[in-house]
Amino acid sequence: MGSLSDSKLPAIDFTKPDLKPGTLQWDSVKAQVQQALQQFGCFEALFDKIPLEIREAIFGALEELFDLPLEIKTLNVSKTPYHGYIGQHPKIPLFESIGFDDAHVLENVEAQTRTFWPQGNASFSKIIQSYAKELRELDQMIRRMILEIFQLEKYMEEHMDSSEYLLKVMKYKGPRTSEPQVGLGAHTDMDLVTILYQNEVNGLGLQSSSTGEWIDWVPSKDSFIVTIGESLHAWLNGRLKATYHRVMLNGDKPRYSVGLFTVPKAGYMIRAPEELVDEAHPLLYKPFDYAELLRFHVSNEGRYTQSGLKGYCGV
Ligand SMILES: O=C(O)CCC(=O)C(=O)O
Ligand SMILES: [Fe+2]
Repeated sequence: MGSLSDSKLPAIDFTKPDLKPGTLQWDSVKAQVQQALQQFGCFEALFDKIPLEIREAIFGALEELFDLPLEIKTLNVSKTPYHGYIGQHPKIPLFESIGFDDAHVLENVEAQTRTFWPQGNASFSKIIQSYAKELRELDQMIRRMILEIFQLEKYMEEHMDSSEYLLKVMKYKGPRTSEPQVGLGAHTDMDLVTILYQNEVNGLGLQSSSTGEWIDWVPSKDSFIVTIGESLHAWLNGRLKATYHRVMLNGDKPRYSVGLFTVPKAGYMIRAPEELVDEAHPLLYKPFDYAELLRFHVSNEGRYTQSGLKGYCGV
């Protein structure tokens, strides 16, 4: 396989209808995933299974949601830190986010939607649920490939069964400046994998894991960004790095984005498989629970500082 340019993220095509494990097609996409993760630690995924009308409608739905009064938005609370409403933070004044746990299940979204619209909002719930349900398939293909790359097939069922989904929707106010302002500072996510999508306002930057260079994401039609989180980095005993990323914005248009965060279930202990621990690769992290890691994180310097994983459970 040829080498990739260092300054543009590879776009990997997941749109083939017959992309099934065990096919040549699958192996070819998997090889591209492996190369992209080695070189960049993240990649662009082309995926067309979410109906266009849902993808077009989602940003209108987000506008409607974020236009609600603050006292309504703050009703979005969660027992897990960072899964509920975030906003009005002095360090990231442009940013707001709202979380939907297990958004691929319609009843869950409907219940959470009633927090914002007590009489319900059927079209909003349907858009959020369809989006999450279709994108889950992309996440599962990617994680299946990653486990195959590291020959961890025997953990497939446990890995899939021990994860769940948070759909986080985000708004960044336009800063009304020509110089880019920080929307969200450089950070890694604490989850397993994140898949990001945005409206027409660019601003997401990703740091290449091999060169350290920051690359601006300029999406094309059907494109999503896939990043690796600290929990997957830890479970793979460091074989993949968590992706540093940030959002910088200028102008006056708001940026809306949607993140599908694949998270380990609360209470599940993340423990690197013995196959990935040897003399050349000593164990990096003691077993930990993702929800407890987040609690540690909020109790200390906060999420948008450098990784709290080493401090929490580094060996
Ligand atoms: O808005 C984006 O594209 C990125 C959001 C993000 O990095 C996060 O919420 O962790
Ligand atoms: Fe992030």
